[in-house]
Amino acid sequence: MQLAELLKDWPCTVKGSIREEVVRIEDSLEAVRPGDLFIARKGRKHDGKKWIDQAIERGAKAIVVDEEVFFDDFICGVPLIWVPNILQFSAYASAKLYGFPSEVLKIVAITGTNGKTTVSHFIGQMLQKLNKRVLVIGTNGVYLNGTPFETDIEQLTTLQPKHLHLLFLEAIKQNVEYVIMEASSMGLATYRLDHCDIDIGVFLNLAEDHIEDHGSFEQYKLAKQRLAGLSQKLVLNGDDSFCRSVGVLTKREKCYFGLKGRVDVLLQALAEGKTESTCWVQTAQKERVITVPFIGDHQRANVAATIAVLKMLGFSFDDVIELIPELTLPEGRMQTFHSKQGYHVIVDYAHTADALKAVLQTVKNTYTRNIYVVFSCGGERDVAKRREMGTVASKYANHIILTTDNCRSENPEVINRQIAEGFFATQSYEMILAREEAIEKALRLAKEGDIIVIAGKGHERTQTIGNITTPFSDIECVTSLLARLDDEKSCGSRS
Ligand SMILES: CC(=O)N[C@H]1[C@@H](OP(=O)(O)OP(=O)(O)OC[C@H]2O[C@@H](n3ccc(=O)[nH]c3=O)[C@H](O)[C@@H]2O)O[C@H](CO)[C@@H](O)[C@@H]1O[C@H](C)C(=O)N[C@@H](C)C(=O)N[C@H](CCC(=O)O)C(=O)O
Ligand SMILES: Nc1ncnc2c1ncn2[C@@H]1O[C@H](COP(=O)(O)OP(=O)(O)OP(=O)(O)O)[C@@H](O)[C@H]1O
Repeated sequence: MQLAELLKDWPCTVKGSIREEVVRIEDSLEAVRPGDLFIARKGRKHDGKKWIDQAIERGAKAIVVDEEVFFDDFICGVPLIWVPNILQFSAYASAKLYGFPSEVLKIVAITGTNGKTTVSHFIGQMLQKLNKRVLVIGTNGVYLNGTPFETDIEQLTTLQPKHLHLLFLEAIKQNVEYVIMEASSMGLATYRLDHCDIDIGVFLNLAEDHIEDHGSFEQYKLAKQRLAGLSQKLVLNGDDSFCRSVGVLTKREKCYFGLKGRVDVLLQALAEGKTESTCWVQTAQKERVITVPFIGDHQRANVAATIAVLKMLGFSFDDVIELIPELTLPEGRMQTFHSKQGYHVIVDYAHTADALKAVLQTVKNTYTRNIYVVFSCGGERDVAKRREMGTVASKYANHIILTTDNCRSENPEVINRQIAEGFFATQSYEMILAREEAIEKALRLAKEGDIIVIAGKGHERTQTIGNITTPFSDIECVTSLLARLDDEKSCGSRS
């Protein structure tokens, strides 16, 4: 596309010819190809302007910068463009350069502190069963009709616009009709979803998380709230005060879902013996109580959100409800393993206090024996949540093993001491920093009927200590330990 066309509706100042053609947008020097428009932006760690000369050597056809002062002084051999907000411009230019492909797709974007991946996968599974082609994008990667879709793009929960709109184009080529994607607060705050034609925005819940990334809880809320302005219709959690406030602030068409909203509906369900597995979904027209195949209020809320989205996409309640028993949780969410010795191990991605509470409360309500919890917290982020997660774990666990979870440059012992500050005085716990050893210790302690919850890593396949990332998977670790320990036990009982 000619620069003249690309820039015509956006405020900018240009030095050089606007007749140049550009084919791609790129802000990473290493990925620049001939014909690219290079976005030389200043980030938290690097200033892209230092790469301008190298980007031109690699074939960049024009350069965009974000500082007027720099623009005035700098001369380069290709057109130089100054824009006031370079991130907003990147989102706009990516959408426009690739022909606004989101307009052709039906797009659902999901935000919330917890449950985004789960709900995206539930919606994806439902659509697939309704014979639709669907792309799911989020923390667990990109899936085309339930199968991992290989891409070499930077793996973020919410993709950067330069990748997102190209992926939409690819999806259209693959006859995809629906795209279900996670809208992270960071993605919304950095305008990654601007100029995306979002049909339905979903608000699941709000808890304190990522505060350090955003500067304050207020900023975090404002970032999430942006999704309402970017979406044509909304699906909102009626049990969550933040989600309700989003509903009050907008005139857009909306549908509420929840668990607690209608006491009379739940009493009716109780009379039918269904309270452990019911949720309600309310639209302007009607309300339904539905049976859900998972334990835990949080999973019922996730199913209710899914139904509400499908309803808003135009599918009939009856068709959707029939499919609920076939839903499965994504990898690393309440993934349960059963030992031959009669204890159970749950691997769960809970890495916020709210998520840990949801899981442990569910476990406590479901099983009556001892609960062991193995976890830690990530380094270099959200220090405040460490103590809170400690208190939550201490409320439910009989014994806690503190370990290591992507401590990055921090000392995991210090992180664990901060977690332990939240424990009740009588809490029984120990610290085993090597994660595999911590898991093995929990498995060796457990007796018949006990539950071990291994929280924090879920589907992840790596562990980052210092600046070294090595392969590590809780799922693989538990699978091989169970095989070994069950084997040891059966050999022991034979001898
Ligand atoms: C806060 C945030 O969005 N950070 C992303 C952002 O970093 P940044 O703006 O600080 O950029 P930078 O690293 O200083 O680099 C500046 C410029 O130099 C370029 N560069 C940089 C280094 C280099 O060697 N070569 C190069 O060309 C970069 O491409 C960029 O254009 O741009 C980088 C380059 O694309 C991303 O890697 C980085 O995401 C990092 C990995 C990250 O951790 N992001 C997290 C916070 C994030 O977005 N998470 C959410 C989920 C969390 C949630 O629920 O909110 C997500 O959606 O994934
Ligand atoms: N609706 C919910 N409310 C509270 N906790 C939940 C909910 N759904 C899932 N969880 C908990 O949060 C964990 C993460 O779930 P999921 O990956 O679906 O959330 P997410 O919002 O995508 O997380 P992230 O932003 O970190 O990728 C789950 O393993 C579970 O412990």
